[in-house]
This record gives sequence, structure tokens and C-alpha cells, in this order.
Amino acid sequence: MAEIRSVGIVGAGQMGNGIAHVFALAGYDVLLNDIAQESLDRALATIDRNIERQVARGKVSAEDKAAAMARIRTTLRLADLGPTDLIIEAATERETVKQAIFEDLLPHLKPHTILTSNTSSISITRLASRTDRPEKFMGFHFMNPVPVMQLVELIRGIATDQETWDSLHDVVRKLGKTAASAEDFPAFIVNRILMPMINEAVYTLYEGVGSVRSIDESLKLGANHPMGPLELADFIGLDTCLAIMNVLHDGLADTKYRPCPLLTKYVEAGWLGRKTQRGFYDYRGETPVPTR
Ligand SMILES: CC(=O)CC(=O)SCCNC(=O)CCNC(=O)[C@H](O)C(C)(C)COP(=O)(O)OP(=O)(O)OC[C@H]1O[C@@H](n2cnc3c(N)ncnc32)[C@H](O)[C@@H]1OP(=O)(O)O
Ligand SMILES: NC(=O)C1=CN([C@@H]2O[C@H](COP(=O)(O)OP(=O)(O)OC[C@H]3O[C@@H](n4cnc5c(N)ncnc54)[C@H](OP(=O)(O)O)[C@@H]3O)[C@@H](O)[C@H]2O)C=CC1
Repeated sequence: MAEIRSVGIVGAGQMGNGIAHVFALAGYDVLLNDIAQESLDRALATIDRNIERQVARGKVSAEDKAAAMARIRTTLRLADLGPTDLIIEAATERETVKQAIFEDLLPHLKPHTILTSNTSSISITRLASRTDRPEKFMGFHFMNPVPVMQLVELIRGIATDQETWDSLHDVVRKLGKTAASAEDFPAFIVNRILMPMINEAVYTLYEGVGSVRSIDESLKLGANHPMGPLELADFIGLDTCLAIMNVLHDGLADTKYRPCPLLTKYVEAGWLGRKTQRGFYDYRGETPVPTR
């Protein structure tokens, strides 16, 4: 089993920065890539702020923070990720985007490099089949917010070999997290269960059964969820939620996965949740205000 020391992360959005954060704190060299310099700068500032929060709470020492920050480098050139031992693709949840990234990366990779995608729903087998190493390709699904959530889903494509699975399982252990194994069917385990619940919450709003606030309060106080489903949808990103519902609907061909038209409308408006400051709540003021 080749030792993994360096990690190339593609996409410096909320997942990419969280993944870079936990790998750097665990001692890995991290090279973070995005198509926009602004996204790379924002990611570094977010990681700094989030590790500082851990320092303030006595969970990380100031020395460990400095060492972790020094282990993270950024680049706009995808080819620079070639020499790393492990690639984690965490770009936008669109299959064509992910396919193009792997296609551009392939000529630059070392033979032993493991390829992974943090996709929430897309077929690992299909992504892997377009690369030169389907046996070294896996789904490596972190949960949001990455520094806090314990779980990582490990998803085998049909061709994934045991050595690759073992290597990633070992990485999850070194990160201090817990792995769950999932087979490669649309949206795997967590989102197969979570996303229809979120979609149903949007239907509940769409049909006027409750307001944004009453739906969220009901699930928080009535089912002990840490966030209401609409608040959680805004946190994940409504574009990502819709993309996952479409993968479930197309992949399982069952009308029970039909995305709610109201979810589609919010995405069409560019109201994608926290990342655009507006979704089921408006985040532009001091406190979030429900939009319905
Ligand atoms: C879509 C997909 O493909 C898969 C997914 O990820 S689905 C989404 C899964 N995620 C969830 O369901 C999250 C649900 N929400 C929660 O669990 C909680 O609301 C939450 C953990 C996000 C925040 O919890 P909270 O109690 O309201 O806030 P807060 O007190 O600020 O944070 C709790 C702890 O996390 C830490 N924290 C929160 N965000 C952090 C971050 N980004 N980085 C580092 N630490 C963070 C806080 O410092 C705090 O630490 P202590 O326990 O040491 O005090
Ligand atoms: N949000 C969540 O809760 C979770 C998401 N995921 C998955 O993680 C992945 C990323 O999601 P998330 O971080 O939320 O999304 P974000 O929208 O926050 O970030 C995606 C980032 O990828 C960048 N990007 C787009 N195309 C490319 C490219 N060709 N090369 C490099 N970077 C690119 C985007 O740049 P730009 O903004 O300029 O387009 C953006 O910075 C998705 O597959 C998603 O399904 C997994 C678990 C949880």
C-alpha cells in the first residue's frame, strides 16, 4: 500500500476548504486548486478563521495551527496537482465539470495516485470509467462542516480494488474520523435518506402546510434536529440539493424523488442559500429573515 503524504484538492468552495483544513491539521501536504483566485483567497481566509476558532477553544495549539497553515499551498493550474499521492475532487456538483477535471488531470498524474470525488450523488463507476485507473478511483464523501462532522462515506465503484479502499480507510482513521462503506447507487447512503427529507420540507412549504419558520422549528423542537431542513438546505446550497434530487430522480426513475418546483425556482433565481446570502432565508442583515 503506497503511503499517502500529499493531497491535491480541486475546488476551493465550502467543502474544498473544509477538506484542506482537516488534512493540513492531520499533517498532510495540501495543494488546493480552483478556477478563481478569489475563491482560493477566500478559502485560505476561511480555514484560518476556522482553525483559530479551534485554537480559542483549546482544541488546537497555536503551533499546530501555524504548521497546518504552512502545509497548505494554492494554485490555479490543475497540472500542478500531478505529483500528489491523492486527488480529492470537490468542484461543483455537475457531472460534465467533474469529467473535464479528471480528463485534464490524467496526463499529469503519477501511476500510483489515487483519484477520488467528494460528489454527493453522481455515479462513481461512471466517473471512474472515463479515467485510466478505475481500480484506483473511489467516492470519498465528507460531510459539511468538514472540521466538525465525524462521518466520511467511502464509496466503491464497480472496479475499485481492495488496496485503494484500504488506503482511504487508513486516511480516514488518520484524520480522526469514522468511515461508512456505501455501494455505488444514486446519492449513496446519507443523501439517499437526507435529501428526500429536505425536498419534502420544500413541498411542505410549497403546499402552504407551514411557513419557513414553522417547518424549521417543528423539526428542531419536534425531532431534535440541530438545524431545520430549510436552514440545512441553505447551508448545503440549494443548487447542490437540486442536483442531488435530479440524480435520484433520473437514476432511480421513481416519481417519489421528483424535485419540488419551488426548489427549482429558488435555484433559477440564483437564491442558492448562504453562499449567495439568500435562499429560504435572507442572510444580508444581522439575523436571517425567512423569505416565505
Ligand atoms: C450534502 C451532502 O453531500 C452531505 C452533507 O454534508 S449533508 C449535511 C450534514 N451536516 C449537517 O447535517 C449539519 C447539521 N448541523 C449541525 O450539526 C450543527 O448545526 C453545526 C455543527 C453545523 C453547528 O452547531 P451549533 O451548535 O449550532 O454551532 P456552534 O456552537 O457554533 O458549533 C458547534 C461546534 O462546532 C465548531 N464549528 C462549527 N463550524 C465549524 C467549522 N467550520 N470549523 C471548525 N469548527 C467549527 C464550533 O467551534 C463548536 O465547537 P465546540 O463544540 O468546541 O464549542
Ligand atoms: N455543500 C455540501 O454540504 C456538500 C457538498 N458536497 C459536494 O462537494 C462538492 C463541492 O460542493 P461545495 O463545496 O458545497 O460547492 P461550492 O459551490 O461551495 O464550491 C465549488 C467550488 O468549485 C469551483 N469549481 C467549479 N468548477 C471548477 C473547476 N473546473 N476546477 C476547479 N474548481 C472548480 C467553484 O468555483 P466557482 O465558484 O468560480 O464556480 C467553487 O469554488 C460537490 O460535488 C458537492 O455535491 C459533499 C458534501 C456536502
